[in-house]
Formats: sequence, C-alpha cells, structure tokens
Amino acid sequence: MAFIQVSIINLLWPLAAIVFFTGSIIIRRRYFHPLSNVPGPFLWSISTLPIWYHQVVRGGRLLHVLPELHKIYGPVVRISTNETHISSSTDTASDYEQIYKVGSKFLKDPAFYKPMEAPVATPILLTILSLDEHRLRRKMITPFFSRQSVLDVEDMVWQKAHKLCDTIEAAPCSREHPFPAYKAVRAVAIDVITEYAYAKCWDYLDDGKDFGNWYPEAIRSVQTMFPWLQAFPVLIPLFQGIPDWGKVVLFPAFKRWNDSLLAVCLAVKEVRRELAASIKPPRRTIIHDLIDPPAGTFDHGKMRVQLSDAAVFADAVNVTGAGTETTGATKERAMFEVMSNPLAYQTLTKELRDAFPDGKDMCLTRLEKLPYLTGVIKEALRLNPGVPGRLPRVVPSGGSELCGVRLAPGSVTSMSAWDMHRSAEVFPNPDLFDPNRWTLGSADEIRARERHLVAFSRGSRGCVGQNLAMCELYCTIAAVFHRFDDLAVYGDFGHEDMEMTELVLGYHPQRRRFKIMRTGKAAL
Ligand code: HEM
Repeated sequence: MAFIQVSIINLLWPLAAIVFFTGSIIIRRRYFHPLSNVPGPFLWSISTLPIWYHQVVRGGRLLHVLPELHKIYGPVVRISTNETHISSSTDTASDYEQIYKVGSKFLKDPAFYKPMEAPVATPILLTILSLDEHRLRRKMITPFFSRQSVLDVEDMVWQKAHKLCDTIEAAPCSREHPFPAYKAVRAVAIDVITEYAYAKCWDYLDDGKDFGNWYPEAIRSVQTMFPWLQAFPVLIPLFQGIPDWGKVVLFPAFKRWNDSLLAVCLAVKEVRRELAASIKPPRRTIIHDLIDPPAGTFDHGKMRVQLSDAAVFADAVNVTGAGTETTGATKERAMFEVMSNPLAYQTLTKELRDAFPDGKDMCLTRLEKLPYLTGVIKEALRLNPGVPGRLPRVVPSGGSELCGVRLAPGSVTSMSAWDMHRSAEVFPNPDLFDPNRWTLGSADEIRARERHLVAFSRGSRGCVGQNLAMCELYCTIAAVFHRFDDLAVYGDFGHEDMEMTELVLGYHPQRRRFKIMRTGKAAL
C-alpha cells in the first residue's frame, strides 16, 4: 500500500510541474503579453491553433471567421498570441493605407511569408522581408510590368482572348457536352504570362482536353502545405530535407510542379548562354531583365546588382504562379455573375456591341472607358479578390495606434481585402454583384468605394502584375461577351460554389466546377 502511495506521489509531481508550467505560459500569454490590451477570444490569444484549425482542418475558411470575431470584439481583435487583425473602423481605408503604403515601415511577417519559399527553397519577390533588398529586386521587374510594356503586347493578349472564344465556338458547348470554362480561363492566364514573361507560350489553350489544368492544381496542392508550415515552422527544414522523389511520393502533384520548375530553370540557363554569346533575342523576357537589367534601371551610384541564378529562377517562377489562379478565378467570377443575371448579360453585351459594332477595333484604352464593363470587372475583383485573406505585417519599433488601439512593436497585424470589400457601409448589400455601384451615388461615395477596393493591395508591396492582370481581364471579358449572347451556366452550379476559401491565394471549394453551354437564345 505504501509502495502504491509513493508511486502516485512520484507521478503527481511531474504532472503538477506540467500543469504549473503550461498554466504560467497561458497566463503570461493572455495577461502579461504586450498585446494583452487587445480584446479577443481566450483560446486564440494563447496559441496559433485556432488559425491552424480554420486554415487546415476547415480548408482555408479563416476569412469567414474573422468578421464574426470583429462583430463580437470590435475593430481590432487579437487572433493569436502575437497577432491582431483589423476590420472596419470609421476610417478603414486610411488604416489600410497606413500599413500598406509606399515605404511603409510595417514589414512582412516572416512567420507567414517564409514558408512560401519552401517549394522553391529560395526567397522570392513576394517573400523578401528587407525593404532595401525588396526595393532592388522589384526595381528590376517594375519596368517589365509597366503600363506601357503591357500596352506594347496588348495584341498578344487579344490573340489569347479570341482564341478562347474560338475554342468555345468550336467545342460542342452543349447541355450534353458542357465546356469546362474553369479550366479554359486559367489556361488563358498561363498562356498570357508565359508568352509575356518567357516569350515562350506554354500553349495550354491548345490542349483542348485538360487545358493544362494540372498546373493550377499543382499550385493549389503546394499551397495546402502553407498553413501547416505557418503554424509549425519546425516543419520547414524537415520539408526541405525531403528529396524531390520523396515529395512526389508524399504529394503526387509535385511531379508536374517539379517539371514546371525545370522548364523555368532551363530558360534561365538558356538566357545566360545567349547573353554570354551576345545573341540578341527577338524580344526581351523577364529573365533578360533580371539577369541584365536595361540601362538606367539602377541609379545607385556604383551599385550594380548581380542576381544569382537561384534568385532569377525564383522571381520568374513567382510571376507565373502569382498570375494564374488570381486572374483565372476573377475571370471565372465575372463570367459566372454575368451569365447568372440576364439583365447584366444584356447590358454588357449591348454596351460592347454599341461601342464596337464589328468588334474589330476593340482596344484596352477604349474598353477602360466603358462604365458597365468596368463595373463588371471591379465587382468580380471585389467579390473574388485573388488574395482575399490577411496580409500580416510586423508593427515597427515605437508601436502604432490603429483604430484607437495601441499595438505593441514587434507584434503582427493585418487587414484583408475580403473584409474591406464587404464593408456594408461602403458597399450596401455587399453580397450583391452590382456593376452599377461603381457609377451611381455621390462623388464621395464612389471615391470611398475606390479606396476600399484593395484586390491588388497597395504600396510598394502591392501587386507588380496589376497592369497585365487588368489588361487580361478587360480583353477576355470583352471578347467573350461581345461575341456570345447565348452562354449559360451549366447544371446547378451556383453562388455556393463560388464561396471563397483562402490559402494565401483565393480558391473556390470545387464541389462542382464552372462549366458553360450555349443555349442558342440571347440572354433576354
Ligand atoms: C486579378 C489578378 C491579381 C490579383 C488580385 C493579385 C493580387 C496581389 C496581391 C494582393 C499582392 C500582395 C500580396 C502580399 O502583400 O502578400 C500581389 C503581389 C504580387 N503579385 Fe499579384 N495579383 C494578380 C495578378 C498578378 C499577375 C498577373 C502577376 C504577374 C504577372 C502577379 C505577380 C505578383 C507578384 C510578383 C507579387 C509580389 C510583389 C512584391 O512583393 O513586390 N500578380 N498580388
């Protein structure tokens, strides 16, 4: 008996130590952390597990939970031990601009961004933390994506947009054989970027069966790892230690992903060889600009940046990955909403056909002046932002006051396009797809809407591909709805299938996929 008592006491001591140790961590995190002044649910304030749960177990649904937390706790909520999230305030747009502005001292949060380097094992433009390093890297590709550079290749974008229409026209596109629009719109995005960036189109629109759908699917699979690596950074070196063949065994999507990386790797080597042999390319690619920036790119005295092959490769991969799902899903949303709403369909087609009766002289600068088409694109970006979730930034030294709440230096804070785009004060009836909201109302109301549309984010870390993305959105949507007045959504695909989830990039749940058919009758 005495022996049993001694054993129980021996067991109780370690147990008590564990309880004491865990309890003291919980109390410290909750009540003695520099963010203890910020309201938030108890569990969230002591760990990252709730974020992990909504991102991993519930498949990227954190963005739907955050607005609920704001309803209870107010405009600033503590969403993990060291992180807050900011939602609507009386002046939400200025809060956003304070964090995401040119030269902002709010740097990217390494815990969120570093895991995104794991698949390429090297920093990419999106993930570089240091302001100076980012400035140099960004400067190298900014001219490549300038408005003028995009206008210079507008014909190429039109060619892809018309090819999409020809493909729809040639396909059965019927109730029996619906057209897989979800694949084809992403194929347009991939063909545009690869032609634009590498001067070598991957021609996925020509692959009438799969439309190269493996590529967006591979990116999606790779992205499902991010919430794991963000919650448990210790997994990053483990993941990187797995050889390529091992990754393929664990995640079969890595096979094609690795193939795509190899294609970019070979392109980098080829350009280096051409430059060494002074061979003049028919058109400079992004790889040329990264290896050998055009004269005048750097005015930093003697500084001349020489990027390693790994860095050139990483940035080249970054633009292909960043521009596929984002533009693809936005086009999908615009087409779905217009086809689901006969009045919107008729208004858009009429506007396009009135402005361009024979459809021959359509061009970006004239399309941008069409109010309804512009409203359609803005609504698609608003309801379907390509990067909908939080963009975490570290609060600079000295701390900061946002929405009247003092945020400690070194803590992390974020805002989301999802929240900004759904502010009921700025966008009454926010779930409604209403292209007219961009022209109706007072000048102040419209200005407020423009300031709240942050699909491309803002400042020096905002989207570098915005001009190309907008050109592609305008040309594709205009080409499709100028040519066809009888397209319809196939089957019972509905708004619930357009629900947004987020794994950094925005996704739809894929219960059903967006397919279309021709009815032979005009929409109204
Ligand atoms: C509708 C389409 C698009 C949307 C909504 C979008 C959105 C965004 C957003 C919100 C960011 C900032 C992310 C952050 O702060 O973490 C970003 C960054 C970036 N985007 Fe896009 N994007 C789109 C299309 C494109 C395209 C077509 C390209 C390339 C051709 C591209 C390349 C990039 C790159 C390289 C970055 C990192 C920029 C940096 O950190 O300096 N994006 N994008």
